[in-house]
Amino acid sequence: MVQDNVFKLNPEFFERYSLIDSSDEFIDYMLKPLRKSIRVNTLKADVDVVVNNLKRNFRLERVPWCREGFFVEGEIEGEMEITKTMEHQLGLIFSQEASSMIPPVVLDVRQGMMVLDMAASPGGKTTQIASYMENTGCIIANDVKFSRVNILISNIQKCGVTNAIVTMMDGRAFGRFENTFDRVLLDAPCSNVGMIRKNFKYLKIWKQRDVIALSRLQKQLIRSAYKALKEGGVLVYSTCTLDPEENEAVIDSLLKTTSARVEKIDLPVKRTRCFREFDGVEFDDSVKHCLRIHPQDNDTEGFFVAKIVKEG
Ligand SMILES: C[S@@+](CC[C@H](N)C(=O)[O-])C[C@H]1O[C@@H](n2cnc3c(N)ncnc32)[C@H](O)[C@@H]1O
Repeated sequence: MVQDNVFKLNPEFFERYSLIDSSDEFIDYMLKPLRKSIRVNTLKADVDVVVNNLKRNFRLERVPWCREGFFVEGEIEGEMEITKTMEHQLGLIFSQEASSMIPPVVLDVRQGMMVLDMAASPGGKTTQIASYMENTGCIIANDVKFSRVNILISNIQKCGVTNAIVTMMDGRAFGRFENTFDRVLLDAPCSNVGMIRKNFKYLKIWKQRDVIALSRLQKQLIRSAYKALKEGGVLVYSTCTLDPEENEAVIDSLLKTTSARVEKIDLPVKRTRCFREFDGVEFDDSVKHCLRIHPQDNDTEGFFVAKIVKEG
């Protein structure tokens, strides 16, 4: 009954996604509220100290793929909420979805590196990267939208990040800074299907024609991201959506036009097989190394991550 009503919210969406995952589990998890999670900001605090304090009021379970990430249970609405704690107000913890902690882990940054975060707002991943770099080197944290840049600056300040420069450009413009960055993160604008568990508005507004427009933009952004990367550098592409047009097809477009190589992502995370072909289009065999996460795999948002190395 509940499912019937939800189907009516957007029949076009369910028709398309029956081609992507037709399991009952997929629909069940898609409609289930999302588990809350936080990341301890190691620029400001020690993981064990913060966790021990929070454990007085919440149940915390470690996120298997991120040392500083924890699922949070035991909130009491209006009384005891994680985002209302002193730790959250002071930037000792950051509210971040567990699967979205994966791209900065995969980016594998080192101290002193030059890093480009091409679509950075609200800054969950920028602040995570800064913590891994221990505020050394430099992160160019970019976003195209003025209103989003303000949120990005405020989160960077709150988290005590001092190695980031915020820019407001169309990410496609970075292509002219050829061979400049040791690492590039493209956490691309997408159709946000993974976020349906957070808010049904993402289900209501989903349109197939947006997927096609986004896929075109994502292919242009990834080409610029790859150009801006140094030889031997790592580019991580991620989305919180599951349409192959916005994921495998974007990686395939880069592989067909450059000497990029896709690397396997070795993390303790359950995954769904990547698409090797979709809608009659066959993808490069190495897209199988990307990470495709459906909501039922780890009880998280849906997510897609690719690790790309620029060959000399
Ligand atoms: C998925 S969100 C990024 C989330 C962010 N990386 C984080 O972890 O907090 C995608 C972002 O891309 C930005 N965006 C959209 N089109 C863009 C473009 N052409 N160039 C750069 N950023 C763009 C949006 O404003 C949005 O903030």
